[in-house]
Amino acid sequence: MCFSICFKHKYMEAINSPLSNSRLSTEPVITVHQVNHYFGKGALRKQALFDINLEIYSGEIVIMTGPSGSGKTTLLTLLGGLRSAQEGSLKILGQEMSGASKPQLTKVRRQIGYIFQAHNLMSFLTAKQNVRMSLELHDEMLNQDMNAKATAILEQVGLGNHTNYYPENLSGGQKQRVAIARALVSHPKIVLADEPTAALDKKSGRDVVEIMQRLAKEQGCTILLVTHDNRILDIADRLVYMEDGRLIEDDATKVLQSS
Ligand SMILES: Nc1ncnc2c1ncn2[C@@H]1O[C@H](COP(=O)(O)OP(=O)(O)OP(=O)(O)O)[C@@H](O)[C@H]1O
Repeated sequence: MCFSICFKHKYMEAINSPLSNSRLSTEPVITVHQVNHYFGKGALRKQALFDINLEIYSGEIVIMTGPSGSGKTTLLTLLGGLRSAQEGSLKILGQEMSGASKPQLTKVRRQIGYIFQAHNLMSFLTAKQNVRMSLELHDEMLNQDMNAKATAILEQVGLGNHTNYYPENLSGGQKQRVAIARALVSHPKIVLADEPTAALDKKSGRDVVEIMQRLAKEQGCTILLVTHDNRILDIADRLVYMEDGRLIEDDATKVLQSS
């Protein structure tokens, strides 16, 4: 009940936000058409996603919300190429993911930044080394000054004085900011974030999503963020809601298109 009321309240804030007018291009960067997904085999086979259709455009910040077990993470991992599509069509940055070869999947994954609830930083690397590691995956970066790039983005997330700190000496919010810097340093076209504020207190959670929002808008990158945290819904350009494996697209799309 509370979830529903709070959601509606935040939803209205989101569609009335000035950010709702942010750039929307006509070409979707993500197109999902009639996607179904199943877990398990034989008698244990269970359908987790039903007839999912979704289009996300360049530069949009889309927040996906919904009850636990509704299929949000399953859909997010499919969109990130972290799971193979079983039924339906899933196009990411023009590449059909269903039936794609390993090199094609790798190419798409390199254009996506991932941020998870657990920051997944390497404990034996400093903040700067963690960020740099993500650049090292990109051949075109190898002849560039990766240390300078890593330092610059850490400054942008407010960690200029912590570049040589190891994760164990950073707070939860600081670690998540390093994870954001790591996800965005290579200027990905898409960032997928799964519960990025779940382990953070109210202020740190807010700081983290505002940093994501600012960097994404500066870089023109698309964000799809899954959350239960209704305190951050107002950063979205559009909200979508999952229930029982089905995606309910809100009318915010129509509001945005007519604005
Ligand atoms: N690896 C798996 N094997 C079997 N069933 C799974 C697996 N992963 C997810 N499921 C099931 O698929 C459904 C959707 O799960 P999913 O994790 O995508 O939901 P969610 O909306 O992200 O939940 P939460 O908000 O709790 O993270 C649930 O019924 C879940 O039990």
